[in-house]
Amino acid sequence: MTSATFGFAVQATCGKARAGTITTPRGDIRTPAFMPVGTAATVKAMLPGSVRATGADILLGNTYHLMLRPTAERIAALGGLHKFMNWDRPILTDSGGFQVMSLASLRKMTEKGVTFRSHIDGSRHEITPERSMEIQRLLGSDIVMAFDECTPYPADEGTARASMELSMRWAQRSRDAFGDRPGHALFGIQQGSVYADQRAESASKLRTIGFDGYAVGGLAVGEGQEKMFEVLDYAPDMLPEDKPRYLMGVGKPSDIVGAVARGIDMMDCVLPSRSGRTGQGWTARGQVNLRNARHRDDPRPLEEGCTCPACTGYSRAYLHHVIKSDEIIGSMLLTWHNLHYYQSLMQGLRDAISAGALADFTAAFHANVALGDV
Ligand SMILES: CNc1nc2c(CC[C@H]3O[C@@H](OC)[C@H](O)[C@@H]3OC)c3nc(N)[nH]c(=O)c3cc2[nH]1
Ligand SMILES: [Zn+2]
Repeated sequence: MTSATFGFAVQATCGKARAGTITTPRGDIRTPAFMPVGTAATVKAMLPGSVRATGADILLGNTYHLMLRPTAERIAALGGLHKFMNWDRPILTDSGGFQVMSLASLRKMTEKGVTFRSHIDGSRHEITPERSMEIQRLLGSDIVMAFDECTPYPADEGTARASMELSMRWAQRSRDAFGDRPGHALFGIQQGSVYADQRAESASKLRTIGFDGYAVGGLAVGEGQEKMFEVLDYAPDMLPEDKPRYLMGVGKPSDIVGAVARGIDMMDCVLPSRSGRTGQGWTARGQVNLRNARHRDDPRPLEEGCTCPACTGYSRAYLHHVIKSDEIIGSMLLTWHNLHYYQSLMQGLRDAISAGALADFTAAFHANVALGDV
């Protein structure tokens, strides 16, 4: 199904959790949604068709990486990011601020934006709200993130406030520079660290500016799950109920279950793909380290009942062997399984919300993890 415009409709709720659909000209996104990370125009070790086969409706790209290499102008000249990476469904791109602060060197931040040196070749670059909007337009992404500063954690109240207020001024400039692009969405990003009053001020400012969706930023930055849930107990409620709520950078399976229960509709995380490349399998019974010698004679699949290629075609013994041998197929199979597991978890959450049974689903989720892998 496609729609000429960008829209969001909630079909069911269970407590604060919502099951819905985001409609875009490039296809629908079932929510709650997990969005695989495709930073440099690829979900590492996966073909786009494989990413779709795991159940993903949307994937992510990054302004910072793509502006440095191969550049947004080159991707635009080649027909845009969808054509370039052979993915014709929705793409969300981050605005660059987070990666600049975590990857670039010699950064200088002013009211205008951030100048920095590329972590690839040391060349000098600048990102401003206006330049970030231009890059994301050149890429052709369907959901554009406002240019913000992800406030580091921990931050005292004064530091957090200054950072949040800068991000809100940049949010206005992002909105002004984005212009009117039917079928494309601009999401604002709430900041305010772990301070409820600042989170409320940020949400109020974003509402006044007006966005197609709202992200909870500034979390999954080292605060830990307990503190993150403490903020999620109130922060999503401050954002407009009729728009998608996106929690950036989250997370491990138990983070996702808890965030959905607190009203989050969209999440992204490198964990399933990155950890797959290091031999970590994620299953309903918790994490399995395929590098561990206990698997070397085990003929069983990684996860009984899983229908992914890794579990239907191979034994744990084989996965252990190819991971230990650093064979490329090890990354392929573990990434595929992990993304398949994450999408199965999302489908389970969507079904549970629709059935009004999220509490039971959550209890069963934790009980299975507690059983542990055998
Ligand atoms: C991990 N924790 C975390 N990530 C975060 C990201 C990057 C997600 C982006 O990072 C890429 O993965 C490396 C993903 O592609 C995603 O792109 C949307 C954030 N981005 C912005 N603009 N503002 C935030 O407050 C923010 C907070 C985060 N917390
Ligand atoms: Zn599997």
